[in-house]
This record gives sequence, C-alpha cells and structure tokens, in this order.
Amino acid sequence: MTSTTPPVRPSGAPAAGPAERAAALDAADPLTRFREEFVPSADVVAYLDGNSLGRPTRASVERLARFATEQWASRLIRGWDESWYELPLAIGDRIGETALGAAPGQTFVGDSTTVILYKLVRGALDARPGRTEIVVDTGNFPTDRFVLQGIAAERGATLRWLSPDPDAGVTTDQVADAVGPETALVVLSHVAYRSGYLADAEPITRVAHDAGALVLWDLCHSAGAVPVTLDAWDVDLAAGCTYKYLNGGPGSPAFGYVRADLQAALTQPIQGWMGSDAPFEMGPEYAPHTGVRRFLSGTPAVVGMLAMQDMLDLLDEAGNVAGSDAVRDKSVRLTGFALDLVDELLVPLGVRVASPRDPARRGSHVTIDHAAFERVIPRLWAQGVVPDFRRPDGLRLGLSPLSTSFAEVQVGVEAIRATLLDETASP
Ligand SMILES: Cc1ncc(COP(=O)(O)O)c(C=O)c1O
Ligand SMILES: Nc1c(O)cccc1C(=O)C[C@H](N)C(=O)O
Repeated sequence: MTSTTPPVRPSGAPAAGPAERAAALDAADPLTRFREEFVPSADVVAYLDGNSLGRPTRASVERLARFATEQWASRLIRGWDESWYELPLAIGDRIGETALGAAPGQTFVGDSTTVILYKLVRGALDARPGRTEIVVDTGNFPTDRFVLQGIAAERGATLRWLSPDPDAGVTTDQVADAVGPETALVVLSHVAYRSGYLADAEPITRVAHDAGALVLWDLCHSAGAVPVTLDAWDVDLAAGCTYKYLNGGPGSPAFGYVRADLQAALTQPIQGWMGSDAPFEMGPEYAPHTGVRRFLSGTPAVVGMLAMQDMLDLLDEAGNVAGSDAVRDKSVRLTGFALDLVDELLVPLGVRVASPRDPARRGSHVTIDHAAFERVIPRLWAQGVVPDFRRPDGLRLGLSPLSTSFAEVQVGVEAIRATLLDETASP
C-alpha cells in the first residue's frame, strides 16, 4: 500500500497540518486532472457520498442533451433498430470489460439491482434442484435480505444466516463452515455497504463451489472503485448498481452477470418479450434467448443507460494514462488519509472507526460511529459537506477515486470535528 504520510520535515519545523498534507497529496496524485471532468456543485465544498450517488461527468451532461435532440427527436422509433435495442448488452460488455473482468456476452444492463437479484436468485435455485438452502449474511444490504426472504417464502427455501463481525464482513472460513449438500446458493456483498469490508471473493467462491453451490456477488459498492475479476474468480452470478462509482445518475439501471457456461441452464422468472428468442416475431409462446439477453424482461431504460458510458470512458482513460492499479491506489490513499484524519481529529472526541484498517480488506468508503451523528449530519449538509448516515450511528465517507480530492476529505473531516464539538458542547 502507498503511505499517506507526509514527507519528513527538517527537525524543528512544525508538523504539516491537515490542509497542507491534503494539498501535497492532491499535488502528487496522478489522477488529479480527472476531477475537472465532473460537474461541480455550487453549494458543495466536500462531496463524500460517491458510494451512494456518483457526480455527473461533464461529458454526460452533453451526451444526455445530444441524445434528446439527435437521437430521440430525430431518429424516433427508428432508433431501436439503429442502436437502442442492443444497448443493454453493448453497455453490459463495456461494464464487464472495464469494471468486472468479464469477457463479452455475460453482462447485461436492465432493471434495478433489486430486480436483477430476484431474477438471478430464482434462476440459481432452479438450477440446483433438490438443494433448498441459501447462505446470506445478516450485514448484507436490506434489499438483498428482503429479496431472499421473499424468495424463501415463495419457494420453500431456507436461509442460513451468517453473522459477521458488525464492523467487518464474512470470511472464507465462515462460508466453508456454512455450505453443505443442501446449499443451492451463497449471496454476499463484495464490499459491505455499512463497514466497507472487502470480502475475499475468490476463495469464498471456491469453497462454495467445493460444496456444489453457486455464488452471487452483490457488486454495488465495488464496480468502478475496487478491482473485480469475475471470470478469473470463476464467479457464477453478480449484480450491481451503476449510479454509485459508475456515475450513471439517479436510478440508472443495474448490471447483471451470468457466467457464459451457466446461461443455457438458467431460466429467469420474469419472462418478457425483450428476453425472448425473437421479440419482434410476436410469437404465441415464450422461448428464452440463448444468450445473456434471456435475463432481460421488458423495454430497456435507454436514457438511464447513457451517462455510465462516460464514466467507463474515464476509468479506461485513467488506466491508460496512470496504470491499471491507479484507481484502486487512489481509493486506498483516500480512505487511508480519511482514517489518519479521523484518528487525529475525531477519535479524541469519542468517534469509533467502524471500517477495516487493513487497506486490503477495505473498499472505497470509511464508516465512523458516534451517537451524535444523526444530529450532526443535517448540519453538515447545510454547510455543503455531504457524507451520509447509516443507522444506528454511522457516518459514511464515500470516496470516489476519480472525483474526490484529498482536500475534500480534509475539509469534510475538519467540518465533522467542528460540528461534533458544537453539537456535544455543554449548554
Ligand atoms: C449493496 C447494495 N445492494 C443493493 C442496493 C439496492 O439497489 P437498488 O435500489 O438499485 O435496487 C444497494 C443500494 O441501494 C446496495 O448498496
Ligand atoms: N439507491 C439509493 C436511493 O435511491 C436513495 C438514497 C440512497 C441510495 C443508495 O444507493 C444507498 C446505498 N445503496 C447504501 O449503501 O446505503
């Protein structure tokens, strides 16, 4: 890991303060120029919620306007034949290549993560007849747990709950102990939404396979920020958001991944015409498409898929100009700097670090806990400092490698300190 420690100063010189260190880190950052590619917000001084909603790129603002006039207004219905019909798979392939380590023909875009989870879990259960157990962890995102609870009730399946350390995540040993001949599927988040814990995807996938189970990874907090190599890890299924680190915009449709050799065996429960063999034949019976298109259902959200392409361009460009590790390296430096400042400025006020300190086990956000954060956060938002709150007492700093600066982290943590001091001062 690259250290965030500032250069050693000649003896006797005062230690560099947070702002000076942030400036030095920004000056040395090989990705610093990418920040100019995002639209600034007039009233935000520190945007620290890139893991919930990524900022718009300048290119996306132009692309959306151009689409309205040059595509929608002028091509009208002809647009479907010319390019729109293929977009869910064409953009799926691009996400696969740039952010998932997935060869073409395995990734699609469509629906929300919630709906894709539902489709893939249902398909996986049917592909493991006779096995009735799904392994999931109690710290998984609510929608994952709710979808699984619904499917368990619908299909008579049993959920086997893993209980990770609340501030950490699921380990390979926990999964190895839980899976067995009854296990159809293991559903886990690669980066935990609350703690930011980064799971060991490859060995966990292997131990599930050893028991004959399939594995579905939720990649919402990984795609675009953390290295993912689905093909190399031999992952079966994955799903994830595009509005976080892929900057697709509010409600942009999610992606799903189904490994090529599983596709023919996997049926999905929402049989719609867009996933059928020949949508425009308007035939009497549904026959699923033979490829990854079979996981689509209805008309794709074309407008919602536009913006993510610009972030994929930037991620590719960052890899080309600064090296394939540059995005992860920046993410590790940002979260490392955030933790350094938290230790220095917030831990003395009673704040507790709720994210892994080992950078190898950490995604691109850092969570800190304090009982007063629920009251502090609205006051921060009013000052243009924007982290988010996760119950019961967590403040998340979501640091997006191409758009977040070290200065934003410093401004944010100093604002948290000032507001917390004020909020907890005796009357
Ligand atoms: C880990 C995780 N899974 C799933 C979701 C839900 O996705 P959606 O609301 O797009 O279905 C989110 C965020 O909302 C998330 O953080
Ligand atoms: N999807 C969201 C929304 O529609 C509104 C507010 C926040 C979100 C989020 O993405 C939350 C996020 N998945 C989380 O990790 O908490």
